[in-house]
Amino acid sequence: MAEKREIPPEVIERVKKLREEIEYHNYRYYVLDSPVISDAEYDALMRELKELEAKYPELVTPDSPTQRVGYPPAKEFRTVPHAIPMLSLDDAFSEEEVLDFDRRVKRFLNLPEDQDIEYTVEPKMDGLAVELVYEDGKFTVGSTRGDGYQGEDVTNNLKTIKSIPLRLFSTDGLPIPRLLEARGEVFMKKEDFKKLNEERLSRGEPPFANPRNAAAGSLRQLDPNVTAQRPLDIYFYGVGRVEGYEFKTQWEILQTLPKWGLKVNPYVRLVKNIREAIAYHHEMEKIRESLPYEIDGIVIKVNDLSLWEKLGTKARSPRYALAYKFPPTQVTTQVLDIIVQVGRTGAVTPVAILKPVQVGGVIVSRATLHNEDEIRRKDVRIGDWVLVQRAGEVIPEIVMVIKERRTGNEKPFKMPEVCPVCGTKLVRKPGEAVWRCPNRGCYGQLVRHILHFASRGAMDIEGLGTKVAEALVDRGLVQDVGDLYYLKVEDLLQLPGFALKKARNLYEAIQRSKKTTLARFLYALGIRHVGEVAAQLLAKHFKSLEAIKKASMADLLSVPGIGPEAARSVWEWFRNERNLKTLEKLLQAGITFEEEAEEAPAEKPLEGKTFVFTGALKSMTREEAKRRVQALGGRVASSVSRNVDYVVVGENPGSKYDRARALGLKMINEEEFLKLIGQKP
Ligand SMILES: NC(=O)c1ccc[n+]([C@@H]2O[C@H](COP(=O)([O-])OP(=O)(O)OC[C@H]3O[C@@H](n4cnc5c(N)ncnc54)[C@H](O)[C@@H]3O)[C@@H](O)[C@H]2O)c1
Ligand SMILES: [Zn+2]
Repeated sequence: MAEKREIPPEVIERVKKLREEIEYHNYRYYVLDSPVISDAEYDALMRELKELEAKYPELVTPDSPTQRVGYPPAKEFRTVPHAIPMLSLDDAFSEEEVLDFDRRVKRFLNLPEDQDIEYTVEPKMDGLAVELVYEDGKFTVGSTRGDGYQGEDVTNNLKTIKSIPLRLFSTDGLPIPRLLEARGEVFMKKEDFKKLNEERLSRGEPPFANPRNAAAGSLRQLDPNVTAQRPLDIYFYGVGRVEGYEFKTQWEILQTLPKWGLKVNPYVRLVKNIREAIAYHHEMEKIRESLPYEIDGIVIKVNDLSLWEKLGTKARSPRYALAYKFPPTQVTTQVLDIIVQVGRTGAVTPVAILKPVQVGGVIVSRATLHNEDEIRRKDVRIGDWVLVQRAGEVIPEIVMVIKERRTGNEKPFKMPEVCPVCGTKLVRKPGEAVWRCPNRGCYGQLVRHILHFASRGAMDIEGLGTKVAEALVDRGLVQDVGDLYYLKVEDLLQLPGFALKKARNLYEAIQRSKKTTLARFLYALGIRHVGEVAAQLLAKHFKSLEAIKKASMADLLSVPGIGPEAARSVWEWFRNERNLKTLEKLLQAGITFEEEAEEAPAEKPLEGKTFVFTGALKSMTREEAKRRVQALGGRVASSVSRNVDYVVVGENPGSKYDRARALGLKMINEEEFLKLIGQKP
């Protein structure tokens, strides 16, 4: 016999702690219908406990949450025993785990590995399980799952659900069983859930976290009149005891229940093997968003009921079924700040800046708050813990504040008085929920300024076109050009059509642009009457930003080529508080100025020579290379012709390369080019 192993005290302590915590969350979830953590977080606690119990089986006790289902019935309800326990389901999150399940089933049944097993596949409705007893076709008692062995009597509440027949009927001459315990899931449609939460919020009541809690909270009412006002529905998916009728397969159950008037989800299907079950999961995941109700995965069940008996059940779940879940859509996180953003119609909307969290493979770092009233209704404060929902491509939303986690240091949000983009005083029309910036050009001005700032002659940020600029402003990611340098890859990932590669490229292009010249930078600022030429003149004359900033009107007027309009405009620009703030942001981000290459060489060694570039250079941008050539007296052509003297071939050259080859032009690589322009490679 193996020697008795010492269990480390910290493991015992952790297991105890986990059980207490899970118990508390079970109570919040199953009894109060008001969880304070997301399902994903709850599942993580459960997983940790399961792993510890698997490692130290001595620690497993029958009352561990891993061995039990749900929660005992609340005292307020009459209890109803379940002759056949209503269990939970084992869950899987990956294909590998699903294949393991299939292998386990076969091993248990002594079947060869390569034999196919037939399964039913069904949407996993996100609601609460109930059992309805029909005696001689008449609905007599209905109950919740409770702890699996005893549920709560909710007969009268169930009777208020219109799609539940009070009497079974017979289609196709089908006999009515003497006894039928029909099992199904009561649920609330997404739209109805939203509406119900709106109503609750406007009455100052706490909202429900999700349609499942809303359905449970609505059905588990002591007063059936309350339930009657809640839009609930039901899909049946199984049976308990049946007398006077015999089922051989799960598929037969799913086909027969509707004939008695018990609704079954139309998406249920019979598949030949586990691979088809996995394919069904992917299919359902694709249409998940478009369904009017929430599903959190699919349920895979062995079809042959005689195998169910052989496979049997464990303490908490049967061996013949598996829940193959979808990635979670809800997380809890903290509100770090609330900012406001200006949309293209001038509407100013608040946005919550969140502590970044992963939801189903995506990092979420902000959520819309719609308007000031919404913040007040949901009572979202800076520092709050919130439940965040992300559905498909839609911008994440705050479902509710978890007030239980408040410390007292949370700060209420105050709508700013002026537009964060242009500084104009905001207005709100009577009866309207939104504040607006009355400056009609506000949004467009900002987008245009970003485009100008990023343009070739200015900061030369590749990949920052109109669509991107608009998306950056729409999402409140950029409120002045200074914000560009603080964007992280994860921020860019939120833009439409941005995957990792594209986001990284833009991020790097922005970072690269920090190395610039004073003239380009001055031009990029978008000061009125300061075009490329004026910017060069100013840079050449003053040599530093500090000097231009300090320059008096007289100083500015003394610069050759600078007229009175430009001089005034520059002087005013550097005396505007908002501009100085943007400037500070830019300099803080690490913008540096190099000497102007154009000034250095006196002679023009490349005089009369024409260059063409194809492919990317490693040491500089195309635009930089062009300026170097021009500064040395050369010319850069955009297309290949016989007049070209040098074809500079970079990485991944394009069609110009082939054409140059065909014409027999002189080709040089980057190294040779650098030598030509007098720069060591
Ligand atoms: N956030 C929290 O604090 C908290 C607390 C407790 C539990 N939970 C969540 O509740 C879940 C565990 O609850 P559970 O034990 O009810 O397990 P489950 O919901 O994962 O799976 C079992 C249930 O699936 C339902 N179901 C839907 N469609 C079905 C179908 N076609 N066939 C069979 N059953 C179907 C049934 O109601 C069944 O009881 C976990 O996801 C957990 O995250 C969360
Ligand atoms: Zn504005």
